Amino acid sequence: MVEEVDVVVIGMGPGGEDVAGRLASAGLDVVGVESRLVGGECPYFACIPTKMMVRAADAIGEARRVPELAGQATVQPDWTPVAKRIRDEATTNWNDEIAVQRFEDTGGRLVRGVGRVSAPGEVTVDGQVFRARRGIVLNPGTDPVVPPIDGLAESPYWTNRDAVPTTSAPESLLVLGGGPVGLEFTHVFARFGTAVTVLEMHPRLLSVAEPEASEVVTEALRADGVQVRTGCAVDRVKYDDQFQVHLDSGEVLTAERLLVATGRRTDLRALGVAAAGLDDQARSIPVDGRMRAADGVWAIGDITGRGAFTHTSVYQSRIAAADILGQGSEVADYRAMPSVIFTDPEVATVGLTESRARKQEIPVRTATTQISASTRGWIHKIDKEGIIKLVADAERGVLVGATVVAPAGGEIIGALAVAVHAEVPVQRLREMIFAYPTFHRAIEATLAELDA
Ligand SMILES: Cc1cc2nc3c(=O)[nH]c(=O)nc-3n(C[C@H](O)[C@H](O)[C@H](O)COP(=O)(O)OP(=O)(O)OC[C@H]3O[C@@H](n4cnc5c(N)ncnc54)[C@H](O)[C@@H]3O)c2cc1C
Ligand SMILES: NC(=O)c1ccc[n+]([C@@H]2O[C@H](COP(=O)([O-])OP(=O)(O)OC[C@H]3O[C@@H](n4cnc5c(N)ncnc54)[C@H](O)[C@@H]3O)[C@@H](O)[C@H]2O)c1
Repeated sequence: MVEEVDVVVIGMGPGGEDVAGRLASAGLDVVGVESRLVGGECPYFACIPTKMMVRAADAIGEARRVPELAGQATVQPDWTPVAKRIRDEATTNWNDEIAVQRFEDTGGRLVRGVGRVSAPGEVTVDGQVFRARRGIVLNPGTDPVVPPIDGLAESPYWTNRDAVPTTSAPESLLVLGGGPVGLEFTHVFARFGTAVTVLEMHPRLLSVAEPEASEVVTEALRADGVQVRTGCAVDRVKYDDQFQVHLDSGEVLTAERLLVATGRRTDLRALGVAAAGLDDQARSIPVDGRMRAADGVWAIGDITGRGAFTHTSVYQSRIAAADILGQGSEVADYRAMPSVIFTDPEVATVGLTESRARKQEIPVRTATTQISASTRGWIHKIDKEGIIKLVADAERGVLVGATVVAPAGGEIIGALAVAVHAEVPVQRLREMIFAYPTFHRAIEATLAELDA
């Protein structure tokens, strides 16, 4: 039995749910296919529950600053309210009924199961075939990568999908991978008393960020008692009541839990993209500025390789929906892509790092200032370390990138995102009035250092 519809969306992550809802609201006959939970990784295993964890960890951090600033405070971390909040408020016990209702209220239809492109313009879900008159939208997201380390696959390792639902903080934790996932969990569990060791194969944590940012975060984690091991390779893993991780140096580390946070992948072969003329061996699906991947196929979200963030997925969804509806004039522009890693301090970035700008042969000028040297940093007194780094195109006299590592760095970056997005001339930025004494006022001092 073949059923004709207007659009089939495979994967109802943040972008898939959004695009399917937009198209159904516009009156199209839309089928959304989801094999797990409508809403995707973000609300159930990623952004939202992990930021609830971070909120709790940050509260512990702030309470521990009281003795130096405001008297006495005794902190006894307890995971119970965190687990309860994640179960009841974030995920409704990992139940997507509310999200399904939200989608169905737009007029869309949800089909549960694994979708596969079976022919051009055709999607099969458990033997049920849909022919899409207007097109197919691919939003399959990603799964955690588990590296081929001897013994790892057979062990009861955690990924983010196990760490989020945990009902207790482990006594000890080895975190494999010092990227955003690894470091956010490290920050959280360390504050709850877990003895955490991060194992990163690169010479530094957050290897894609500015080196100055890696330095501040590494020191902040160490101050929270975290063992940071960079440039290390794991040879094999053994589990026998506890994890034994054998490093290539011969050293053996043990812990109650092992979290694998070594990146993400998508099985494009299983998704059947070759049937739509796409390379199923690739790591991502290349799309044009309107999210078109092939004739009658759009792709959005992590799979496009343009920044694995919820805000990217939803941004792309808006553009794809407009294009499918024939109303699309907006072309995707990633120059001012922001990101925030919720450690303490937060690591916020927009646009290009210095090294990426140099690779693009931009005539680069940079300036970096210390948060601790600002008035607000001095007032803050404790845990005031951080930086603002600006990357400018000297020829055009505009910022092309910025990094803020600071308390509330994710909020401070907003001003710099506007500057990069709107290509505000550096000279014009220097003429701004920055409120005193704020953290964002350190932008003014950094601009003054910039020879552009
Ligand atoms: C621990 C963690 C923390 C994060 N924190 C943040 C954060 O703070 N801020 C931020 O912006 N980003 C964060 N991210 C990234 C963010 O979760 C993703 O970028 C976001 O979920 C967008 O992904 P997506 O739309 O591509 O799809 P996903 O959210 O991955 O959803 C894809 C959906 O498609 C379904 N699916 C896949 N294949 C099929 C198929 N063949 N048939 C049917 N259904 C299918 C999956 O079951 C899934 O539900 C975090 C990620 C992790 C892992
Ligand atoms: N706050 C946020 O916005 C947020 C938070 C978490 C994740 N994310 C998104 O999710 C994506 C995935 O994050 P991630 O941290 O899983 O992946 P990642 O690819 O960003 O980082 C993985 C890290 O693991 C290291 N690694 C890989 N194999 C290793 C091995 N065998 N031993 C030791 N180290 C190894 C890599 O060198 C890298 O530093 C990110 O790109 C990010 O966009 C965003």
